[in-house]
Amino acid sequence: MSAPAAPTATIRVDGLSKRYGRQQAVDRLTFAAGTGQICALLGPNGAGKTSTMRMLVGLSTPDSGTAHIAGEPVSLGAAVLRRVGVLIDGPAFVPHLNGTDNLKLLWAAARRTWPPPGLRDALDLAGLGAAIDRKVKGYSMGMKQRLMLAQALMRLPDVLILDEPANGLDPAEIRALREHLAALAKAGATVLISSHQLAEVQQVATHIVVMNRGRRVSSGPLADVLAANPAHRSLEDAYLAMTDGRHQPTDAMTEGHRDAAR
Ligand SMILES: Nc1ncnc2c1ncn2[C@@H]1O[C@H](COP(=O)(O)OP(=O)(O)OP(=O)(O)O)[C@@H](O)[C@H]1O
Repeated sequence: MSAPAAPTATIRVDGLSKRYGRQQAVDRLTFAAGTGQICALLGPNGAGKTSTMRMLVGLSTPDSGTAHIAGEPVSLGAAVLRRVGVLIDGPAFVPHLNGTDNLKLLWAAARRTWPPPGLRDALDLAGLGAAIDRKVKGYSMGMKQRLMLAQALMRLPDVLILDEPANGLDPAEIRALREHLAALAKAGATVLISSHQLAEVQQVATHIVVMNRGRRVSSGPLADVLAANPAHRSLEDAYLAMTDGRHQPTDAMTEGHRDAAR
């Protein structure tokens, strides 16, 4: 009797590579994230996090390797991307339109009838109040970021790919975002976030993938990564050890992550 097939991880990256000129931005990267997980993609500036996320949503094409979401290969316009809430580089808001009209425009691009199913909750989280009817050109950086989050969340995605979503948010907004992401994951969503805010990541992430110079240097359930070296009292300690060149990837961590992604 053959063994049952392993369930497909919602987000799967296999041997992904991307080079810009001489710069190897992503180098044979492999990881997976499954339903109910909040997976944090970590690494120093230039480690390749945004490049990876852009390939995961079809905004750029890998030189080699593959990216799958819900078992479907990703490419620009792929049907599976309708299930994905994306915050990368920020959508191009039209400055002279108000917040609502900008959201309508982005929603119309997906040829769907207004309003999106998750609009109310997304706007609650964005907390823009009456400012949603003001022109975006008058928004602060934090307000723009919250409008970007609203566009990612308004479609009620079951996969979220968010590049530094807490940028520009104040502590209360960061807490609200954390609780929102945790609730989505609990309801079965798969969340991939990048961040440099390690204390925040330690509170929200279930899994981490650490990159350095395009390569994965560690991955696994956050608790396992922390337990792997008792001298590391925080994610920050573990991360700094991994990214200054002293850390070597361990098969045990990789296996653990694979198991967790099933
Ligand atoms: N469009 C591009 N053209 C040329 N080089 C690029 C391009 N996009 C990324 N790079 C380079 O690829 C490398 C990885 O960049 P990337 O933005 O993916 O890193 P990151 O981990 O997201 O960094 P940060 O934390 O600063 O956002 C960097 O050296 C960057 O300069």
